[in-house]
Amino acid sequence: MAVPEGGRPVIRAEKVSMGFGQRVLFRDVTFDVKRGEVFVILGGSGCGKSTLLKLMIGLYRPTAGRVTILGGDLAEAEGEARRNLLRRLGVMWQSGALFGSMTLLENVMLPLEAHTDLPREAREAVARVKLGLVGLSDAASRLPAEISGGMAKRAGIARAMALDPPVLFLDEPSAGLDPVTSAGLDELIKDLARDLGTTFVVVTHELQSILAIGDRCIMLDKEAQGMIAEGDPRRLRDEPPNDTVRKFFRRETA
Ligand SMILES: Nc1ncnc2c1ncn2[C@@H]1O[C@H](COP(=O)(O)OP(=O)(O)OP(=O)(O)O)[C@@H](O)[C@H]1O
Repeated sequence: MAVPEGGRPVIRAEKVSMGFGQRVLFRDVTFDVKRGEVFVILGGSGCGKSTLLKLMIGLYRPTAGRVTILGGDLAEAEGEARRNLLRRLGVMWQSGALFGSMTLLENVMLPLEAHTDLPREAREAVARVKLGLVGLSDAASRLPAEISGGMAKRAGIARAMALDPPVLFLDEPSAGLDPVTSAGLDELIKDLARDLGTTFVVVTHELQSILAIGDRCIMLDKEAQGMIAEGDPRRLRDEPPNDTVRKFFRRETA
């Protein structure tokens, strides 16, 4: 997938701070997401992982600092420039957020209807390719109520990929899945990252997933109100830089 920004990071967060009202969630968070990697945001409940994701896709503005994504700044971009940037970001929310009255195929066709002028047959063909990529070719005509939780996540990923975004954000992809289904989803994410060159930003606190898919991660911490670790998750597990990181990895593996 061609990303015109060349060797520049896909996402750059520079001294980003965020809070709501008087409450500070995190301060001075700085990191780069490189092209083609699976980047994981981890940390305990309420530390601000989802908020950081929302900052990256322009749903919130940071209280200080700056986030650039694909060379643009969503806190400043307006009109057509903002729309063009948003079009290049795929997001799968925790719930999967499929429309219950539509088949999986129709769900995946939705972004193509909203953002392209492709005729119906072409939209359908593209949507079928996306469903094929996530292993759901045989389920195209099913309704969300007729499929398992793991299939719903896959369909959510297919829909998020409809417009071939160079960056895909996944919010807690393993939430609500049994370990076997979750491991299957991890495999899919790794395959897509490798085969399509898509950059993934994944919010999760599932240790097995973090270790299975993460090329690099950052860890946020509620008490520290900021980022307390960055790097290869296997390295952080084996050589934790502080007690909080050690406890996070031990607690979950025990
Ligand atoms: N729009 C908002 N207005 C006010 N407070 C908010 C808003 N969004 C999130 N918060 C608060 O900020 C804190 C961090 O929320 P966030 O969802 O980012 O955490 P998280 O690390 O993703 O947590 P979890 O793992 O439990 O989903 C929470 O206490 C939440 O209640």
